[in-house]
Amino acid sequence: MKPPVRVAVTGAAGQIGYSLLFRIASGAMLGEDQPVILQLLEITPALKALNGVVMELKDCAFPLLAGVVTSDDPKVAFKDADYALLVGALPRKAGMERSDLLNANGGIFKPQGEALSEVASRNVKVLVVGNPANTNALIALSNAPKLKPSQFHAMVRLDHNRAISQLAEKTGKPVTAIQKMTIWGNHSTTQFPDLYHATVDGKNAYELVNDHAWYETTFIPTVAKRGAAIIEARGLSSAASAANAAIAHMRSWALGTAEGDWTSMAFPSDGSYGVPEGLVYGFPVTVKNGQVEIVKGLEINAFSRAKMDATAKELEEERQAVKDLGLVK
Ligand SMILES: NC(=O)c1ccc[n+]([C@@H]2O[C@H](COP(=O)([O-])OP(=O)(O)OC[C@H]3O[C@@H](n4cnc5c(N)ncnc54)[C@H](O)[C@@H]3O)[C@@H](O)[C@H]2O)c1
Ligand SMILES: O=C(O)C[C@H](O)C(=O)O
Repeated sequence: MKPPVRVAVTGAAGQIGYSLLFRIASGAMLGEDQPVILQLLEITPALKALNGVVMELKDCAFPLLAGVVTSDDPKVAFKDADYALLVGALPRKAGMERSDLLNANGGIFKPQGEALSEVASRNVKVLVVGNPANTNALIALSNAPKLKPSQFHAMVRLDHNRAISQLAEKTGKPVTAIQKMTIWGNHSTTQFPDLYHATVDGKNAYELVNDHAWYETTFIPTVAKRGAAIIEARGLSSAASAANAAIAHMRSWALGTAEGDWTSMAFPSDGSYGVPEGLVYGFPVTVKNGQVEIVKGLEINAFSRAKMDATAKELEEERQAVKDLGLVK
């Protein structure tokens, strides 16, 4: 058996937490040979509910669960953490955009960035799920001077999986036939799900579908507005699919992407594809031995360029808004 790694999860008594913790403890995230110690952060009033979740975790008798810590102090929950999933934040309600949560949620990510910088493992991998995820990741990394900005990711994997599922339905193929999907930009309605480089059974997806109107007016809005559609239907924001995407993102980051395929991850831009430096932006990536590399050399046509610029512009506006709030210098 490998020595256990420490996995911090914030908002652990929430909806996503309830779908997430049991899968992490089962080995779905880091592999079935990797014991984990869960370090769970909640606000003080939710600690009682969190205790109930911990009782259930224990009742599963997971062979890989080597310990559980609970706290309302980020410096305790993040101590020596190798992985941190920052989920704890308000979800939006019907009629809101995710960016409407910046005022309420932005303030959570400054002290959490500071605490990670002070006490987490120097190699910690941080995934921000709480919305608006990209700009919350920017806040966290901007307040973590002792860690590298590239250690902070935001989640666009749910959008990525939604895009794969929609394309599979359209083409009548199984999801396993689909590779090289990309979500560029923000986890918001301006995101750009890119079919120009995706493949279905090795064939170019855009050419196979051969229907630009469907791509522009059905596929892109369906993927980009799926979160709102789920809130409308369930009365609550997505939880099991969000937890599943967080597991998949961390698994890809820790264990690598499949040969010949790539995935989508959002992290601070290095200027690739003309994306302004520092914006936490979704890119196509491969991962090998923990090293995340942006897929280089993809041809960007005028349609894609306009979409990629629009989502970057929205992220620049969000960056300005959190600068104005004093959360980012
Ligand atoms: N990036 C994505 O694809 C994606 C997908 C789904 C949901 N989300 C977002 O994830 C977040 C959580 O969603 P949920 O449905 O689990 O919400 P929820 O309200 O069920 O749970 C959130 C939990 O976070 C806790 N919390 C609040 N402030 C905290 C803090 N400072 N420290 C620690 N814990 C704190 C709350 O007590 C609550 O238990 C929301 O912001 C939601 O919009 C993101
Ligand atoms: O849409 C939301 O507010 C929740 C989440 O970001 C989602 O995409 O399902």
